[in-house]
Parts: sequence; structure tokens; C-alpha cells
Amino acid sequence: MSLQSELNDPALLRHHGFIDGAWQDADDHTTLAVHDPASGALLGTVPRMGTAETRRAIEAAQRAWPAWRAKTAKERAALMRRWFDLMIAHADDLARILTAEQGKPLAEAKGEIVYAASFIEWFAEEGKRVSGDTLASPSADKRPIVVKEPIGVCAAITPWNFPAAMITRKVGPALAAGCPIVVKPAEATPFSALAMAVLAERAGIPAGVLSVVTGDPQAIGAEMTGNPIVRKLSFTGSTAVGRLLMAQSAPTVKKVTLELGGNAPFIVFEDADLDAAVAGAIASKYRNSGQTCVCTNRFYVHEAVHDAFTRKLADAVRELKVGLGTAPGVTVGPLIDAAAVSKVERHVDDARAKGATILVGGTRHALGHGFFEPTVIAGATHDMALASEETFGPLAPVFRFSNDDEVVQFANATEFGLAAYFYSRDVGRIWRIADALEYGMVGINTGLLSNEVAPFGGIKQSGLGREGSRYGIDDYVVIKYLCLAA
Ligand SMILES: NC(=O)c1ccc[n+]([C@@H]2O[C@H](COP(=O)([O-])OP(=O)(O)OC[C@H]3O[C@@H](n4cnc5c(N)ncnc54)[C@H](O)[C@@H]3O)[C@@H](O)[C@H]2O)c1
Ligand SMILES: O=C[C@H](O)CS(=O)(=O)O
Repeated sequence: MSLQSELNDPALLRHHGFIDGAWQDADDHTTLAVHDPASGALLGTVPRMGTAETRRAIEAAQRAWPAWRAKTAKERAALMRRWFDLMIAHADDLARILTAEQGKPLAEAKGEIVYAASFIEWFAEEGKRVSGDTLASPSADKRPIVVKEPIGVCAAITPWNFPAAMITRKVGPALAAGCPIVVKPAEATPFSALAMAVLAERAGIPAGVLSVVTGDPQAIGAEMTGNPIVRKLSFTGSTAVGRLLMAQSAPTVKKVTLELGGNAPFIVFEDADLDAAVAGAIASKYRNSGQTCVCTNRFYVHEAVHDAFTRKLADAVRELKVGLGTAPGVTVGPLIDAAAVSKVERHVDDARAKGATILVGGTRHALGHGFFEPTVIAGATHDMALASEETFGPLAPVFRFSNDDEVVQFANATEFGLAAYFYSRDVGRIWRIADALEYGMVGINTGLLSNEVAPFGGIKQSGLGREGSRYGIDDYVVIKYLCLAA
């Protein structure tokens, strides 16, 4: 059965790019193949677009900008609300498309669609709250006034692990602030972006305000970062690519938001509720098969509770159900591609060679292709690759620690600073550790911290700026100071 035949609304599955309100092939009619990560089966193709198509999308955005910014925030919000309503109404189809191209279990995919839609709903309202100031003048003949204006044409480059939410977390604030935006989704997962564009078009978002360009990342990225019309670039992906895009944006002095890699510690103190900590560990480690930027990468467990926690964690991991994202009850789907599987395997083999003990899993799953067994290892040490590299897979390494100062030093010993987690029921310790951890986001007695109202982002080499929350629109406006002579 084809993917399109499974949809209630088959028109949501598009095999064309969306530029200036028109569904288009690449100029040279070349295409990129999109595969199901669970089986490797061909799902379909999208245009392999490049420089010329991207330039047309940017120029269309420039043409659409005056009318879009001239709408009131309330008028823009009404259109965004219609888009939100359509996303919710079509959530089952959007989730089915997302699972097909990304692999995550349908329940997680549906959750992502609702999460993605929440950014459209949230920023539709936040756009109405963009306001300036009138300042107390230092002189009687001057009246200082501050206004905020849309920054201009924006561009977004997004990853495959959240093919819907990482797009709306950028498109939402851009549109609400009065900015048009050109989006390049990941090659592996373009269909979710295109399906959302179908619904944006139906909602009445004007031509040129939102375009989706699929294809050659380097060519598209070079045009997005090099074209002076683009005033802001928002990127979510690896730190290596983020550095590159930041450098490419420098000659035209673009504002950049970078949501990059992570290396999250998860600390279990001796006073933790161990059952709660295990539940949080499962949520923060095995969501999306470990392929989220805020997934725990290192578990630090106090020596006094190490054996009890590790035993409980191993038991819980054995209960995880690996399989096709469309199969009932599946909680762990495939990794995105063969390279992802090989990286997890390399981390496990390296750890084993350096003395780790495999408690659960440790090998490719019998289902083959993109599947890897949910894995727990004990005896992790800091010379192992998994300690300094983001595994981005279903591998939970457990390290021991003996005191608070030691574990804070361990946790902070990374160039990344995105998310951290810890479990403790001592209120003094909670504040001391929360203050000491060098991360943009800290989960305290929880393994899940992402939502539309909270500022999502990291410090150090995990990125710049924040997405979501009332802070997330700041990077899409610029401040203008008016000095009015009285
Ligand atoms: N901080 C966050 O919010 C967040 C969210 C999701 C993923 N990530 C990070 O992303 C990484 C995994 O995602 P990924 O493999 O898609 O990352 P990636 O950096 O390989 O790709 C991300 C996007 O960048 C594009 N890209 C790659 N090279 C490019 C180039 N030279 N020019 C222009 N575009 C280019 C890709 O096509 C894709 O659309 C992990 O490190 C993860 O931590 C971070
Ligand atoms: O992988 C990155 C996403 O931001 C994950 S989350 O769903 O926002 O936590």
C-alpha cells in the first residue's frame, strides 16, 4: 500500500517544491529520493533545487514582505490561527507522513505535530504583544520613542529528527513578526514541510510569505547565507554545520539563531526518587530512538544508589518495544540511516573495548536495516567516545560519582551546553546544582522539558538565541529609535 493511499487527504503528500505560491520542479528536473528509514523502501522524490530556485524564493519573499508587514499583528494572527486549526484537523495524516519519512512511532509523530502546531498558535498571539517604548527624555525638547519592526526576509534550515516542529519553531515567530521566510528541510524528511505548506496555502498565507525549497543543501545554504536580501538565518542541526553557516552569513552581517548539538548529562543523586528517575531516564534517552538534541548522553549515578538505579533502568529498557513506527505499541523506531546505526555501534564497541559492561542490548536489532537495540552499559569512563561525542541513538552509558562537586565538574566538561537533567529531593542541593550546571536548559526531577512557552536553546557551542516562549520572537524584530523634537 502506498503512503498516499493511506492518507485521508492524499493532496498533502507533495513531490514538488513550493516557491512564491507555486508547486515547482527543479529547473533541471533532477530529484532527490526519500526513503523509509525502517525498510529503505523508496517513498518518493522531491526536486533537487539549488541556487536559482532559492534565489527566486528569496526574491518572492522580498516582494511579499511589504503587504505582509502592512497587515496588523491581529490580521496575521487570524491567518496563522487558521493554519493551526488545519494542522490539528489533519494531524493524523501529518503524523503518518512524518513516521513514513523519519521513522518515529506514530504516537510520537502525532505528538510532534501537536507540538509543531503549538508554535503557530503561540506566536500568532505573541505577534500581538510586540511593542515598543516611550522613554523619559533627558531634555525637554526631545521625546525618545522606541518601535519594533520586522527584521525582513528570513531563511531557515532544519534537521530530520523533528521534521515538523523544527520548522514551525522558526516559521511561527517569523510570520507573526511580519517577516516572510524561505525554508530548506532536511533531505531525508522533506514531505512533512511540504504538507505543512499545503495547509498554510489553504489557510490563506499569501504567496511568497512561506516558501519551501528542497534539494542541494550546500547550494541552497550558500544562497540563503550569501544573498543580502536575507536578513536573518535560523538553523537547527549539528554544531559543525552551524559554525559553517554562521561563517557564511558573516559577509552580509545576518542575524543568526543556531540550535545545535548537545551532550546532556543526567544526574541521579543519592536522595533521588529512583523510580521517578528511571521514568525520566527512559523519557529523556529513548524518545525518537535517542535522536533528539536534548536526549541524555551521559548518566551520572551516585555510588550509593548506582546498583539499584542501574538495575531498575535495565529492567525498564527491556520493556521497550522496537519496531515499525506504524506498529501498535512500538516505542522505539529505526534510526534515520546507516551512518546513524554505525555511530551507535562504534560508541558501544569503543566502550566495551575500554572496559564497559553491556547490561542490555548492545547490538543491531534483529529487524535489521535502521534498527538498533535499546542499550544500557555500566562502567562508563570519560576516555570513551560516548563521553565527548553526541551518540544520537538508543545508548545509555552509566557513570559513577561520589560527591556533588565531582559530578558538576564531570557534567560541565563538554563544549556543549544545551540541556541537563538531575534528580534530587533536597531543595538546597536543587538550587546549588541548578546554579552550577552550564546549560541553557535544566530539567529538575523530569526528563522532558520542551514546550512552546519555554525558551529553548543552549549556551557554549550548542547555539545562539532562543526558540519558543515570549523570547523567541525577539530575533525576528529590530529596534528603531525615533527622536522627536518636542
Ligand atoms: N538544538 C536543537 O534544537 C537541535 C534540534 C535538532 C537537532 N539538533 C542537532 O542536529 C544534529 C542532527 O541533525 P542533522 O543530522 O540533520 O544535522 P545536520 O547539521 O547534518 O543537518 C541539518 C540541516 O542542515 C543541512 N545542511 C547540512 N550541511 C549543510 C551545508 N553545508 N549548507 C547548508 N545546509 C546544510 C541539512 O541538509 C539539514 O537540513 C545533531 O547534532 C542534533 O543535536 C539540534
Ligand atoms: O531535537 C531537538 C528538538 O528540539 C527536540 S524537542 O522535542 O524540542 O525537545
